[in-house]
Amino acid sequence: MFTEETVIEVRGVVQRHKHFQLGPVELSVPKGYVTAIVGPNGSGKSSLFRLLLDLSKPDEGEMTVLGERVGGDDRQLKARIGYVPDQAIDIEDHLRAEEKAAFASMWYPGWELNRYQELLRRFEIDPSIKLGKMSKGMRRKFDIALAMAHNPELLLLDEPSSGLDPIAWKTMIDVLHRYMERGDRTVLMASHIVDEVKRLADYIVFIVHGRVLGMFEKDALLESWYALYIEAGSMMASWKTMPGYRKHEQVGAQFKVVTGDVPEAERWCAEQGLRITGRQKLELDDILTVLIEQERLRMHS
Ligand SMILES: Nc1ncnc2c1ncn2[C@@H]1O[C@H](COP(=O)(O)OP(=O)(O)OP(=O)(O)O)[C@@H](O)[C@H]1O
Repeated sequence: MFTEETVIEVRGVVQRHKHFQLGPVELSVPKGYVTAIVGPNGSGKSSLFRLLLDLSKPDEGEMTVLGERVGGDDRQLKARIGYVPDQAIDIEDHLRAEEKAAFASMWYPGWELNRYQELLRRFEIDPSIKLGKMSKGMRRKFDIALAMAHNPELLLLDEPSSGLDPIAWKTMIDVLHRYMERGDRTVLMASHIVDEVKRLADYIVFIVHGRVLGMFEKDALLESWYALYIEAGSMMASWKTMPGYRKHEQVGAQFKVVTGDVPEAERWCAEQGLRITGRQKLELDDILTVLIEQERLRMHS
């Protein structure tokens, strides 16, 4: 799909749990862009992050991150990555933020004190507070600041805005936009927030029930998914042959047909002599809902 350089390659990765299987996952994350992983609760987003960081092992498959194979000696690799996990690490609760930062500054060769202090200031974090005494949002802000202070080549953010108030959220968006300005930095993030994905992401990966349903260029995706309202008339069209067909239902005297390829679908309607009475653009969460429905049908068929 991409001609660009990639920073993450996932090939045939499977991880099996008792009640859940992730994969087989195929994924290429392009360098210099923000890629958002979007999927419902329990779809495998955090599991994928943990695999990429070698915090858990796959049962099958191979992964490379920043050109290095995941699973080898990865000390140097981890120094090039910033990671915000889905949940803060409890065993660090007794540390003051400044103690944790001092530890990180020794560990990361790229640590920049000025950058760290600027992030603390922007996120209004008091570093003298113990991590366990921070509110959820404060802790999240600190984790983001810490993940970015060594100017990593790759940021892995697992629902970074979870717990952030609207002001902190805007700061995070701005901080991430600035981080991307250099052009050679890459973000892979999981998010449930439509507005966040719309503002930050260049590419969107949908994951449902452990299956990656494809990677889409955000603008193209949001331009091409529509619900078309079509006069039922006397003829019954074979909706499934409509380009980009996803689902249809009868709504009064009309059919509502969802397509992921609106220009071709409209051409098809004209050829079939079908009259379109209305068109409605689908939002990201509507698209995800349709994909989840389809995945459920596929699993039960
Ligand atoms: N160590 C484990 N043992 C057993 N099951 C696990 C383990 N880790 C994850 N799972 C299961 O894998 C599935 C995916 O979980 P995961 O945390 O990756 O989802 P998620 O997409 O990040 O969800 P959310 O949006 O709720 O954060 C869940 O059903 C979870 O119970």
